[in-house]
Formats: sequence, structure tokens, C-alpha cells
Amino acid sequence: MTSHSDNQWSIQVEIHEESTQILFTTEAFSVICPLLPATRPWFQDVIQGVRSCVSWSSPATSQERKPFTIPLRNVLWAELGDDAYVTIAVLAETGKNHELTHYNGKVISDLAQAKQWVSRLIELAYDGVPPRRNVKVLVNPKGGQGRAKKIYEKIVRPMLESARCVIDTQYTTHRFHAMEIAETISLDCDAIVALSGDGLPHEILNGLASRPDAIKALRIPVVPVPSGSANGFSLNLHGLKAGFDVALAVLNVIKGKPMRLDLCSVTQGGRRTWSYFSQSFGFMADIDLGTEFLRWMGDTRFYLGFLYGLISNKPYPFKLFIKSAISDKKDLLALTREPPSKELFKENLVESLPADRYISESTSDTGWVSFDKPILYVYAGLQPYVARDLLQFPMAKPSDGYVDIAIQEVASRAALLSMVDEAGRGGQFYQDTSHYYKALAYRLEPYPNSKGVFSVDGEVYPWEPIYIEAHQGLATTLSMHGHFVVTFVDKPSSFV
Ligand SMILES: Nc1ncnc2c1ncn2[C@@H]1O[C@H](COP(=O)(O)OP(=O)(O)OP(=O)(O)O)[C@@H](O)[C@H]1O
Repeated sequence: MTSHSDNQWSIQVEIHEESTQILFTTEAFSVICPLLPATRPWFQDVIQGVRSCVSWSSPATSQERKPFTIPLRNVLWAELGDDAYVTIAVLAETGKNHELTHYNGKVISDLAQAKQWVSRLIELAYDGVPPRRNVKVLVNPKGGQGRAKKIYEKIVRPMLESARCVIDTQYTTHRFHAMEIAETISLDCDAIVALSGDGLPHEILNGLASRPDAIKALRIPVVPVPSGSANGFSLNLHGLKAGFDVALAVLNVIKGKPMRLDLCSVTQGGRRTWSYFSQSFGFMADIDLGTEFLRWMGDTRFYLGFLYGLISNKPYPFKLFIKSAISDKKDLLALTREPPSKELFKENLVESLPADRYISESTSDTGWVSFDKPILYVYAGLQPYVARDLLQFPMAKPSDGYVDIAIQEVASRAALLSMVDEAGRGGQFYQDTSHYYKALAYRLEPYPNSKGVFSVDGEVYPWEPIYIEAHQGLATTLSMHGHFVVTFVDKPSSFV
């Protein structure tokens, strides 16, 4: 955290009408107010307010004196204190990541105008999101080799406090503790924050889904702050570049807008649970379960699983039946070009969790396809990145109502190895022997006497028949973008 409070500086104002941006510039910093027409009456007030009543403190060292720009979105709070100092808490860029920084400025004349300026700044900075969120924070002290506690104290708590959030923090003490908490949590909080990897959100969502008021409970956004090893959920919300930036994840907690997420119901032996992230089988399931002998590899283990699946040349011992919606690659590619839906948050009009629509259908009914070729590798999921170096589901959308399934049939070693380089950007999609389905549901039936394991969001499930169905937009998260942030490799010229 940095605080600047020295000499007084004067304000210059630049108006960039052609780019519809307005720059409030001091030598210390600038705040860009995007897309505001200069003619709005309040704007005049703000300019006059700034000109006449606030002077800003300079950063301490001459190196820091260079003017720089802070997007309005990074302004966490502004306050005029009794001592006539305005303090602005911002998230400043520090090379690779972001850092909480406070700027102070003494008001040298009209306090009333300064007050008006400050409240306008907050209004613009929050862009319609109610400030001062009431957040329940769950910290897995064992997550990410024990880093989560430090991350909470050093970055998360100071940011939430600076943004004047109401915080209720709890450390999880055992497996399924997050689920127990979610089962009884009071529904008056604005978000449940998970300082963890991808395991804790699974528990939270299952806890919320097990309540009699599940539909209402699942309306509370579950928001990840990357503190585990793979952090796929964060990668999908913020993209490859920003997915491991804790401060940006906290900014999402403070200011993100509600975005619906699909869930999959998972039925096995009469028991029904929920998956928000991925389902894997065979060796990939071992990888997903973070088995102790692989855990030291961190998120690289997912890439290894992909590689192993490709080169093992060992067909999977199960039958796979898919209730397919889209499987033509041209149609699938067209989905990646569609602009993201503007409607982020739809109210769920149902009162209780929906029943499965296709569970009683026979796999020989219309709409079901069986995948009969020998399968090397299969993975199903609801979010694009599984880990940093594996973009497994480039077509996954937050709430399109489908579960994506990637299948690799047995192929030549050369063809398989050529996929490895582009796995982080989803290049395997373009291979003839790679198949991709957007499915409504699927069923997996292990061969008799075969051995294996299923993983659902990193939880171990027995090697028994399993039925999985996608349910549109049942859960909620927060997003700064309104869609998943994905860098998908361009179509190669060889692809027709
Ligand atoms: N205090 C605790 N002691 C032991 N296990 C815990 C504790 N709190 C939570 N857990 C369990 O830790 C598991 C992993 O959680 P997390 O969300 O951090 O996922 P992860 O991706 O596996 O991260 P990592 O690989 O860094 O452990 C969850 O199954 C959760 O139940």
C-alpha cells in the first residue's frame, strides 16, 4: 500500500472530446472519466469544483512524479475528511499486477464543492453498482500451499476496507466446511468470496443448492480470488493476463456486475450434486484431483494430463452417450464470433431447482449420439480454461445452457504431438480427430471390471455409471466484463 501526502499540486483539466474522454490531470495522477459528454451540467460543476477547491499532494519521489492515468474503474473510494483532506483509494498498476494506493489532497477553498466532486467521483467510479458491498469471505488456509491467509491479510482485506465494504471473514477448518457454511449462510450478503483454488466454490455452490430456498440462495454471487494452484475460475473471469492478479479479482468483488452461470446436475447411484466447472475421467481425473504425487506441479499438472492422455494410446474403458445440441465445427466457430449477450443477469422464475429433463430417456432416443470410436481423452466442462496452459473449452459461455465436451479419438502420435504447442490457446479444436460437442446432457457407463475414477470439480466420484445434465443460469458470480475472457487461436489456413 502506498500513501502520497506531501507538497500541494495544482489541477489541470484536459478535455478530449474527440475520444469522449475527460482527463482530470494533476502532475500526480489523472482520472479518466469515460464516455461522458462535456455538455452535461454536472460536468461543469465538477470542473469548477476541481479547479477551485482541491489541490493534490505530490508523490514522494521525483521518479513517481510522471503523470499517469488511472481508469475510473480502478477508483475504490473517495472521501472528504473533517481535516479538509480528500483521500482517494485507487488500484494503481505496478508493472505486472495492481496495488492499492491512496492519494491525499487538501481542499483549499470551497468545501461544499469538494464534497460534490467526491460524491460524483464515487458515482462514476461505481457505474451503477451499489458501493459498500456486504461480503462473506471464506479463506482456505491450506489453499495454494498455505498462501491464502497471507494474500487475505496483505491484499484482500486492505482493499475491501478501503472500498468501505462490510466484511465477515471465516477461515475454513476442514473439508466440506465451506459447504456447511453455505447451507446456513444468511442471504443478506452481496457476495460470497472464495480465497482458494477451484475446490471451494464447488463446495459453496453445493451448499447453496442443498437448501430449501436454493434458487434464492444461488442468486448470491460466488466470486473467486485466486489463492489455489490452478485458479481456473479466476482465469475465465479475468483472462490469461489478469487471471492471477489478486487485486483485480478483489476489484471484481467490489464492483463486478452479477453474471449468471450454468450448473450441471450430476446423478450417480440416486445421489444428485452440482458441478460448476469440469468433469474428468481416467488419468485426467487423477490430475484434477490434485493427487499428492502430482500436487507439487501446481497448475502444470493439467497440461501434463492432456499430454499423457494424448501419448498414452490407451483407449478409455467406458461408453459415452451424448444428448448433443451442436457438434459441427463451423457452427461452433460461429459461436466464438458472436458478441456476448448484453443480458448478464436473468431472474430465475422457477421456485425450486429444476428436475433433469432427459434422465429417463433411452440413449437410443432421438437426439442422443454414442461415441463409438476408441477414445484417448475426454473432458467435459462449463468454463473455457482448465488451467493457464490448457484452453479446453473455447466455446464455453457463462449461461448458454450447454455443457461442452472435448473428445480425442485415437490418432497418430505425430498428429497428437502437434496439438501440444497450441493447447493454451485451444488449437487442438481444429484437428480432425478432435471432437467437440455442445451438449444438453451426457451419460458415461464404465465397462464391467474396469477401474478408474471420476472427478467432478476436483471431487472424487466412484467409477460407476454417471448422468450429467446442464441447467441454464442457475448460479451467479460477478464479472467486470460480462463474459468469459478467452484468447482462442485463429483458424489455421489448413482448416476448411
Ligand atoms: N482447513 C482445511 N484443511 C484441509 N482441507 C481444507 C481446509 N479448508 C478447505 N479444505 C479443502 O481443500 C480443498 C481444496 O480447496 P481449494 O479450493 O483451495 O482447491 P484447489 O484448487 O485444490 O487448491 P490447491 O491445489 O491450492 O489446494 C477443498 O476440497 C476443501 O474442502
